[in-house]
This record gives sequence, C-alpha cells and structure tokens, in this order.
Amino acid sequence: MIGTQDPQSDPVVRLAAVTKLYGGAKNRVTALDNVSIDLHRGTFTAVMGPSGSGKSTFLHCAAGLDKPTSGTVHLDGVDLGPLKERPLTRFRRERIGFIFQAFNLMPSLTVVDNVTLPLRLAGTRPKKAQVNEVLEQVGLSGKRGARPGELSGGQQQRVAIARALVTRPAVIFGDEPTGALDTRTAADVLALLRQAVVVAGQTIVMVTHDPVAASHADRVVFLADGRFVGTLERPTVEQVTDHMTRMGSWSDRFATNEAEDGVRR
Ligand SMILES: Nc1ncnc2c1ncn2[C@@H]1O[C@H](COP(=O)(O)OP(=O)(O)OP(=O)(O)O)[C@@H](O)[C@H]1O
Repeated sequence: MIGTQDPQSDPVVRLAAVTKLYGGAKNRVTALDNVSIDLHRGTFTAVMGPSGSGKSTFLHCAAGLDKPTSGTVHLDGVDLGPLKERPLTRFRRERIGFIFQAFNLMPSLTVVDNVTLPLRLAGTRPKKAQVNEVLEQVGLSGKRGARPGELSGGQQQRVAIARALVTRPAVIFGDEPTGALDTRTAADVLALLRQAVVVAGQTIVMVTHDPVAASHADRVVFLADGRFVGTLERPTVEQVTDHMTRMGSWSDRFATNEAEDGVRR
C-alpha cells in the first residue's frame, strides 16, 4: 500500500548510524547525530525541522553529494561509502534525480535538451518515446522547443521534474522544490510529484519548510539538532503545523513516545 513502510521490502534508501561533523576540534558542529532511517520504494517522504537541524546535510549524505563522518548509506542496494568520486558521480547521474528550489536549468537549452541532459551526460542516447512520455507526464508536450526564460516558474520546475524522471531514478531528492513558487503553482507541482509516486511507483524524498508541501507526502520525518525526533504518517497540514510549533520544547518527548514509528534511532 502506498504510504506505508513495508518492512518486507528492501529499503531504497538506508542510512545506518550516520554522523556528520563539520569544523575542527575547536568549532565542531554535529550536523547529523547517529541517524538511522529506512525509506521504501514508492513512498513520498518529507523531511522537516528548524533551521540548522540538519535537513540539507541529511539530503546531501543520503544522495551521495556528501560523505558522512561515520555510518553507512545504501542507495538502491549500493553502499555509497567505498565509491570514489567518478563512480559516485556516475551512480548519481544514473540512479538519482534532483529537484532544487532554483530549478537549475540551462538557460540556453530548450526544454527537450534540458530534460535529456542527464541521459546525454551519462552517454545514453535519449529515446524519443521516453522523452515524450515524461514531457506529457509533466504537461509540457507543447513547450518542447521553449527556453527556460520563456517559461513560468511552475513550468520551469516541471522541466526540472521531467529531467529528474527521465532517467527513471531509484530516488528523487527534492530540496525545497516548491520554495520559489506561489501557492497555487506549488500545489500543481506537488500533485505532479504525488502522481509520480502513486502511478509510477517513484520514490521521493523532499526537504521542506512548508507544512502544506509536507502534507502531500506519505510521511513526514522531523529533525532537530541532527536527530530524528518524530514522524507523522499521512499528515494533514494542521498536524504538521502543530508538530513544528511544538517541536522545540517537545523534542525529548517525541524521542520517547514515537520510538515505534519505523525510524530507527
Ligand atoms: N559546510 C559546513 N561547515 C560548517 N558547518 C556546517 C556546514 N554545513 C552545515 N553546517 C552546520 O550544520 C548544521 C546543520 O546544517 P543544515 O544546513 O544541514 O541544516 P538545515 O536544517 O538544512 O538548515 P536550513 O533549514 O537553515 O537550511 C548547522 O548548524 C550548520 O551551521
């Protein structure tokens, strides 16, 4: 069933006892503190928490953009730890999709060329049917030749989503993917991501500050001071807002009351 964490299926993302330290002995920051979590295929997870709680660090470590100081990250069954930079880059290109707040499109390239860029970088010739399929999926079939500057913010983010989907990645990581969009456009983009999960079985992990965005996920995990301190399944906007409001003073209670929620601590 979509949205539940099936303990029988292999997790597509597995972090085990991941710690990430920044700085030296004098100015050490523990950005992630012994974090363990399993994320399963076909699920949509939102990661929330106060500023500085470790959300970006979590995303970067989970996606192989940064190496943990200790602990292990498995993605689609592959231990990222031993991979050197080049195979890791290739792995990311082939198996991971990214969506950023700032879209990160190439301004001089058309929609089609932006979408097919990851395939071409991976040395694969894009199949026309594959490209048509993702463009249709994101509602941009009529904009194939347009350049990003000719598109609205929502349309640009749809191009970025198509680019993330085209490699059929094991996971798509989103860093505030709706952060630069107005409410209505954000809702459309989130519906599109949700559809990719429900219809195509895509796995999505998204960092967000926005309770409305988080409410589109199957599950919200909350970080505070580099630790998971709570989760919500099938969250409503009100539940997420309530959790965020209470988090500061309640983080210890979350840690004890919600230990059976599938987040391994
Ligand atoms: N390159 C770095 N060097 C030193 N400290 C860092 C570095 N990156 C992050 N940190 C620190 O690690 C902690 C977690 O940062 P992180 O960016 O993961 O938090 P965040 O939850 O994503 O914050 P925000 O919501 O503000 O983006 C913070 O205390 C931050 O200052």
